[in-house]
Amino acid sequence: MGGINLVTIQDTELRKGIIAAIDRAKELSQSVLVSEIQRIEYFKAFNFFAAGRSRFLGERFYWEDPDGTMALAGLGVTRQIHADSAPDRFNHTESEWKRFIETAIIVGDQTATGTGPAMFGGFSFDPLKEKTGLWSKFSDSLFHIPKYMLTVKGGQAFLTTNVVCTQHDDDSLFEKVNQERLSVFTSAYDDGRYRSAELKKVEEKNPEKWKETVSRLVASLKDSHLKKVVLAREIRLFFNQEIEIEKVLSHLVVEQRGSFLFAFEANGDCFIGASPERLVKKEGDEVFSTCLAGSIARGGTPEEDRMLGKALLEDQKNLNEHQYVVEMISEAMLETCEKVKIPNSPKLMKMKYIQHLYTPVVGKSRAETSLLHLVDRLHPTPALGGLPKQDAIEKIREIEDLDRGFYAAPIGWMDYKANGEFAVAIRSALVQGKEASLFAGCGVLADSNAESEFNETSIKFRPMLTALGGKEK
Ligand SMILES: C=C(O[C@H]1C=CC=C(C(=O)O)[C@@H]1O)C(=O)O
Ligand SMILES: [Mg+2]
Repeated sequence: MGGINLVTIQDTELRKGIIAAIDRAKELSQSVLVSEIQRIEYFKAFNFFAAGRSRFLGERFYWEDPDGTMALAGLGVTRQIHADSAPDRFNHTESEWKRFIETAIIVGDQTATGTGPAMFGGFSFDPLKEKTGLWSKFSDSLFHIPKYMLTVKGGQAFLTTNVVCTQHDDDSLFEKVNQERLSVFTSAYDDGRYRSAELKKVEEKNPEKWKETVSRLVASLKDSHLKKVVLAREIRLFFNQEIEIEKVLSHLVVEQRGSFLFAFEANGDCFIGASPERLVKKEGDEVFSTCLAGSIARGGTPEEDRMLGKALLEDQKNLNEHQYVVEMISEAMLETCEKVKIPNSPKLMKMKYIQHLYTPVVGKSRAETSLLHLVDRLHPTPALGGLPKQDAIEKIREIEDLDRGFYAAPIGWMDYKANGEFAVAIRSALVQGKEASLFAGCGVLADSNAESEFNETSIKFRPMLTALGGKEK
């Protein structure tokens, strides 16, 4: 059992901030956010997430970037921003967020990115797709502003405390918040020894029908302006007891280094994954995106692994599959950024079970380009949708027998300085009590083969299947 060192948490400026926010709330006749940022003694974001179980289960989030430079863990929901089927959901989310932080009072150490008022969440893949009920806990755009957030950056830890004050509050609010905050810091966490649920059954709707859909699509792509469509499938897992998110996450933290790790608890369900794919990151005016498409298995020996990697780098189908993503992302970046840099040819990105073709993209954003504007412009890239974008989305809506929900869509965070990062939520699972749905897709082209696309998606299930306690195959 562990506990978090309390000595580092002191009554600093929060009390003063709360009093000022109540005054402002009275003046404006509306609620006002106060956000305090404290630099505290280092500890792991995972431990903070786990310590939040007793009080905030179902209202937590976790984020870690692939190079381990940044981790976030959020507890509780001080405000939710959501949009249901709004055609303008990216703009709507951005304007709601701006309205929320416009009047905020921010106190403490404001030097680090990803601290202070920040929202975490994501979007559904396609708000116009008919819904099945699977994703009823998630709206088409759903973001949480946590009550407490730990940010770990470059070995330093920051604690953010967010409190929404109304005109009817008084300074006793500080005592209430402080008590709750102390209780999080005195909560024990289990140092990684979490209960493992036993996998009882794996169900898949109709694999043969999925392959037929792929084959029909392949035939229809032969003389079509449609170049690529990504099709996905779902497997449903049944366990003997409730799945503990800490167990799954602690597996990912160890086994899926080099991925974006995310867990987003919303209304009791949890969307969790280990994605290799960045959609977009913005820090100041620097913008980073990633083209990731084209896949092959890892080898059993270093020699076989090298051979497979070489084969992937030379395979025309996979190179085309990748190139469509490069074309679309280049176009989007040139439209929104300056000084865009894109290498001419892809490199290999090797993950634990799979290798991909990978092309990084960087640029400098124009003044009017916001992070959510970039997300809007980029989603879905042809690594998740297809090319041309709109036709591919419509094709998926028509032929794919799946409610993607948040799968293959942007997931991430944005802070009050408009910095942030979104990954593409692939290699992911929707955890619902004793059950979970896993999703995996593949880029279908006119020269695709249904059987090998099926096999490719099977490999893509493995990170989450093993994290949930399924057998390694
Ligand atoms: C759609 C997925 O992967 C995408 C990302 C990388 C490689 C892909 C591919 O080779 O098909 C996919 O475009 C998924 O993992 O569900
Ligand atoms: Mg592929």
